[in-house]
Amino acid sequence: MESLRNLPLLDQLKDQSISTLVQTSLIALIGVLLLVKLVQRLRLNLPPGPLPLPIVGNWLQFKEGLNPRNLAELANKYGDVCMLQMGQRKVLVISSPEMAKEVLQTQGVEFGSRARNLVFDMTTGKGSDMVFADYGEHWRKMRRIATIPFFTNKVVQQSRRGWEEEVDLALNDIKEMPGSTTSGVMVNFRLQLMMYNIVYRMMFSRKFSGLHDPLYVKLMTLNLENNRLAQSFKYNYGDYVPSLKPFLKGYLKEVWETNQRRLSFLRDEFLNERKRQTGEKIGVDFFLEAAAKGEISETNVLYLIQNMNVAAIETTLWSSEWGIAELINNPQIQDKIRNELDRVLGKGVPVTEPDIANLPYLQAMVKEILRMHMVIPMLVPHMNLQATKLGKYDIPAGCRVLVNAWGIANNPKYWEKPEVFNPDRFLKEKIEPTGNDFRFIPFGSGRRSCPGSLIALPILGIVLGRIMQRFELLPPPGVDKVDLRSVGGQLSLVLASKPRVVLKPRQI
Ligand code: HEM
Repeated sequence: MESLRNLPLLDQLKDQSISTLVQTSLIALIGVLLLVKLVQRLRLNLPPGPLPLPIVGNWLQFKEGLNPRNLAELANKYGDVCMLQMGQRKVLVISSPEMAKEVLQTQGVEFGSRARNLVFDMTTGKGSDMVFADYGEHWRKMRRIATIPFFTNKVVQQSRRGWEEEVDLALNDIKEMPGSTTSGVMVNFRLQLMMYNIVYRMMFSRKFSGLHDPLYVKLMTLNLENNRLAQSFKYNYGDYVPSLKPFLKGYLKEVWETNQRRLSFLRDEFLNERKRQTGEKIGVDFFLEAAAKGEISETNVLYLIQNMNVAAIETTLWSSEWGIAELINNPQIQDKIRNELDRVLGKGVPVTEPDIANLPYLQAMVKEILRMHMVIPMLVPHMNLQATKLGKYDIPAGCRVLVNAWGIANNPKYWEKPEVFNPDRFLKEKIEPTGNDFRFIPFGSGRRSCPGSLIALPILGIVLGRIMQRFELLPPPGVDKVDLRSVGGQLSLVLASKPRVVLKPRQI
């Protein structure tokens, strides 16, 4: 101020006019840029969708979050390819088999990246893992490294006796639970332990001694906490409107700290412990070998472990829970499964993994569960890094792409009476869930499809098959049918209230 006052008047005027000129030019430049953007936008042929409001876009119309049902309604109104504007994020919604094929297969590279949100950015080190990595060299490497110890037929054959053993142990325990034959019991906790033991045996050659094993309790607590924070819709506002992100400071701090606690726990209690062991090479040894060669870092190893911990266990568990609930409500289907098992294997001969190929009705029942109750109903969000075309539409770069796999698999346009639980439909027509028929893609399809279907499908067959062989499932006394309502998260669709189950042992 002092120096300005000392300047001669002419110099002051000159300075002011220069600064006005700079300001005017800047405003003009911004104006031109905005205009260019507007013209570009108007020239784009974007997919149809509800009219977005300024700043919030369509967010207020979907306050409760995007879910497969409201997206199916959206498709009824606007078509199989539509666009939502959630705050500043563009969401592309795909709702037909043809368009799903285009996105997941034909243009699988273009749409092969992942759309993370604020929280998934934090819990995956901005895609340093496999599930949320952008399409490219890092993802390819992670997928290749995870394939040898987890996603081959050889691994299935090496591991399946362990799966069968864990299923039997769980069913023995459930049978002994007080009230299992009378008032009914909650089976989900014991089945959860079973899934953890199946996966942790494959990863670390270790298992938990029981529901009260302190290590198990700690792991469950950490997973539960991470899940609650990641699946909640509460943080969406900071994701849709980045200027609101500062209001999420407390939430994001909690996410960060919980995730760090889980990573340290997995590193200290499992990874470092495994390094001290010798013997046959399994699971994480292959990850560590890749890290020792410098292909990936040890942080990447931890993220891979975290991916398995989440992607493998919960999905398969939730599908089993849906299966049990549907079977309780459909005793005639229980009879059909038991008849097939008794006829093909003989009474009292427990179903094993290789038997499943000879049990078409059991397979059909598992498929029907996956069709009606897809636990990842809109797949894991895809993303296009570059602007591209989809049919006649222009798709701007960076869209969050939701393929409504549940919507397609439950649409009367493609399925007869889709609301009826009817495994027979899969006997009439041979449709596999592994991504070749885009009416039925519970595991996605193409490059980013679920590599774990190779494991999940036989495990579901063994779990539900052995339950049917050993028990008759009934609802708890006074209840006709168990409640099949679902509850959704950012990515998931699960049975809202886990039922009590009465298990009447079969006379063999
Ligand atoms: C019933 C059980 C399961 C279901 C329904 C399921 C479903 C899915 C779906 C829908 C995707 C996303 C596909 C896409 O975005 O296009 C996915 C990805 C994935 N799943 Fe599964 N999954 C199951 C079990 C498993 C198991 C047992 C494992 C591991 C052992 C696993 C590991 C993965 C991984 C690593 C990915 C990410 C793949 C990538 O991004 O390249 N899943 N799963």
